[in-house]
Amino acid sequence: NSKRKWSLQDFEIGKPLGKGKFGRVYLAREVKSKYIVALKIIFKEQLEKYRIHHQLRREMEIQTSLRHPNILRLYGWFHDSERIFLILEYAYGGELYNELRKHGHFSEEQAATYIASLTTALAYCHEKHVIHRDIKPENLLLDHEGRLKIADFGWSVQSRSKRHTMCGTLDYLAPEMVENKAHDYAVDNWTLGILCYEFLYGAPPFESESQSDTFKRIMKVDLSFPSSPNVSMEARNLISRVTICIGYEKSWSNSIEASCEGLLEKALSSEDNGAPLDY
Ligand SMILES: Cc1cc(Nc2nc(/C=C/c3ccccc3)nc3cc(N4CCN(C)CC4)ccc23)n[nH]1
Repeated sequence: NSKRKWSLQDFEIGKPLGKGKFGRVYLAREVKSKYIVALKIIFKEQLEKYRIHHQLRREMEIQTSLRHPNILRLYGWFHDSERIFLILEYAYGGELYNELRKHGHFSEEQAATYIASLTTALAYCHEKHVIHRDIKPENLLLDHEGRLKIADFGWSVQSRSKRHTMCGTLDYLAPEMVENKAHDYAVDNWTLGILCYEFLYGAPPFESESQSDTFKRIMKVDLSFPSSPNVSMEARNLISRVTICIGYEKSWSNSIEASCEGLLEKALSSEDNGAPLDY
């Protein structure tokens, strides 16, 4: 039950699962129930140093209140003199990011399954007025059935990717985020398009040598589709509709919107010929 007072004595700590920016995540077992969890250990002096205890508290309150099959549970937390311990659901399948690197890219069916899970999880978050803002492959885990779990608290673990921008890659930020504008739910929807692209092609659409090039490509919504791997027209339409429309809608003139409508007309008409969108 999430109301009881936990302490370190309640857990046997296992192997480290990963190292975050503010602490480590360990496999752990609750002694009485033998229930397997992941224990995220954060050092209080790190909180002071980076001045993020308010962010941590907000994220923990949000995470505790969320109950969704595709969002990793935060069962509770406790602290001692120098550390804060988060008792998290253990996802047995590991990081989705490693799956993507292992296979290069996902099949359309696999990508569609993951995007559908992300979509219902984000819709659930938006109903609860939670905007996630930080969805990226590094923050996605898989359970024992391969089901996707959003694992981040908006609480950045040191991004383990080889990507040039080690701390918080720009790749997934929508134009308004990149321009540091106030953003709303559309930011998460934009990210869905970016992830859909990355699941199908193996890399995000605006990845560039330098951060400034990524920035420029995001602002231009400079989206292009390589000829291989061969991705269906419906999938490319979906990505275009989700990114180009949101990208331009927020920060460009209505002339762009008109062409976006044209794109939408075309994409919707392609649906009319009975080619069902598989997402
Ligand atoms: C919070 C949490 C993690 C978690 N499960 C796992 N986390 C991480 C890596 C975690 C991590 C943490 C901080 C920074 C970077 C990575 N790696 C994992 C690797 C796993 N395996 C088992 C499956 N193998 C195919 C690959 C290695 C299983 C679960 C993992 N459940 N709940």
